[in-house]
Amino acid sequence: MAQVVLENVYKSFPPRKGESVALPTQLTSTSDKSEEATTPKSADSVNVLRRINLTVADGEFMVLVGPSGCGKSTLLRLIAGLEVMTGGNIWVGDRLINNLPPKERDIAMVFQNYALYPHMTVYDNIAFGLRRRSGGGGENLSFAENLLVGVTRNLPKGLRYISEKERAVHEQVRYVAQLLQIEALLNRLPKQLSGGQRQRVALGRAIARNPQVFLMDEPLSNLDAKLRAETRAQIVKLQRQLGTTTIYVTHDQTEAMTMGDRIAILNQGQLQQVDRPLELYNRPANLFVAEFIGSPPMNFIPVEFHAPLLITNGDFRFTLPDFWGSALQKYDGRKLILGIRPEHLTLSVPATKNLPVQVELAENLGNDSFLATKLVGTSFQQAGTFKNSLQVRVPPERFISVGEQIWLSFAPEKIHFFDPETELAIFPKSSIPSLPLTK
Ligand SMILES: Nc1ncnc2c1ncn2[C@@H]1O[C@H](COP(=O)(O)OP(=O)(O)OP(=O)(O)O)[C@@H](O)[C@H]1O
Repeated sequence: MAQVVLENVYKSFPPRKGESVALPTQLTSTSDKSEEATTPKSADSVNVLRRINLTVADGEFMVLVGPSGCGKSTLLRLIAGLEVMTGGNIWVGDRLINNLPPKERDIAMVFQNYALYPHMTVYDNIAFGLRRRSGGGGENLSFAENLLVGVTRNLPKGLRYISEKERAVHEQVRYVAQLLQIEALLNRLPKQLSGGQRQRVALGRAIARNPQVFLMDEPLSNLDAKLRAETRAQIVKLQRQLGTTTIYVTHDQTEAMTMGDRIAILNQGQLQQVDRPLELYNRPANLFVAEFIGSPPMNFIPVEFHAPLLITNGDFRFTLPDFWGSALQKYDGRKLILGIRPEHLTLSVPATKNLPVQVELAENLGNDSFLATKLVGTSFQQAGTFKNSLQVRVPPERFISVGEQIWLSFAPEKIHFFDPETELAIFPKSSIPSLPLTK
């Protein structure tokens, strides 16, 4: 167990054949112009990861999340030593591991596709890394010796002869099998297992080695929804039990929100925000994080601020309380992006302080109901990314039909503001008392 420290880690790939070079240009909260200027680039390479600085505490469960292609797997592969860094340092505890080969890093990786040896039983898959580490066993045994170990393992007690090393391996495999409840599967081959069982074996193989760090690359994405939820809970429980520092990659935000002590959000090779799940939800640092965390995503509305009023080019006029007024002082007379989560919009009455919308789609899931609505009386032409629509979560018992016009209200302590140019969040100077406490 150890903390993992990434220091200015970056990675460039030469462009693939026929691929044009598109360097990400967007600046975010965690990068500044001076960093940008010092990020090594070359005209014929693509910077896939840019100046990643991240500390994962000893025993922490860190979830690394971001859209497809943002560099999550590359980052894990750099830590595992499966890919060579272009620059930067990686520390595990007090060891600088930059130049260590993967097997000397004391890191175990679990992959999405399980990566089990198809010709080995579950037992041998789990034992493989242990035998390799204890030296002289596993892959160094001849076929006949391996057969002997296999045969002796199945003999009744008393007739069995196994070496001390093999006995230690055996105990560890049994311990892990018990932990993961796969004892009954030990003699099966991977092809005789379900997806969920295979993933548990893959986890078992990682756990058996008792490494300092687990790296998990979307380990649940091949499982169906129910199994995913079960295995998710199991991984969290195991990680707590073992206390092993873990970096877990996913693009599934339910996994991110429920599994991690903290979440690191990556976009276009840059870290956007690293924080506890509820902190990310309550205080997203920029537009990207605000849209990425939360489902359905946060709604964005271009507005103008004329202290203390928020207005749109419709009739909407909303008086902001003082805690917002002081935070938004420098935006007086300027444009802002207002952010409101679907669950923070409530059905209300016609009034200029409420948003008029027309219902375009109503989805009642029984326990939850969502409306896709279109703003009435406004034509937002401020930026192409705004869809002029609002997603709303409403009580499922309330029947609302498509085409109906309704009014939506919101509480000022539940809204967010973003600078339209930098896309960074603007936070009130004093804390907002009614925000939920973070975990
Ligand atoms: N060997 C390579 N050569 C060139 N480009 C690569 C190579 N490996 C990855 N990339 C590029 O690096 C970027 C990041 O890839 P990576 O697999 O790390 O993303 P990811 O966030 O894990 O995506 P996903 O969620 O889809 O798995 C992608 O644009 C990818 O095309």
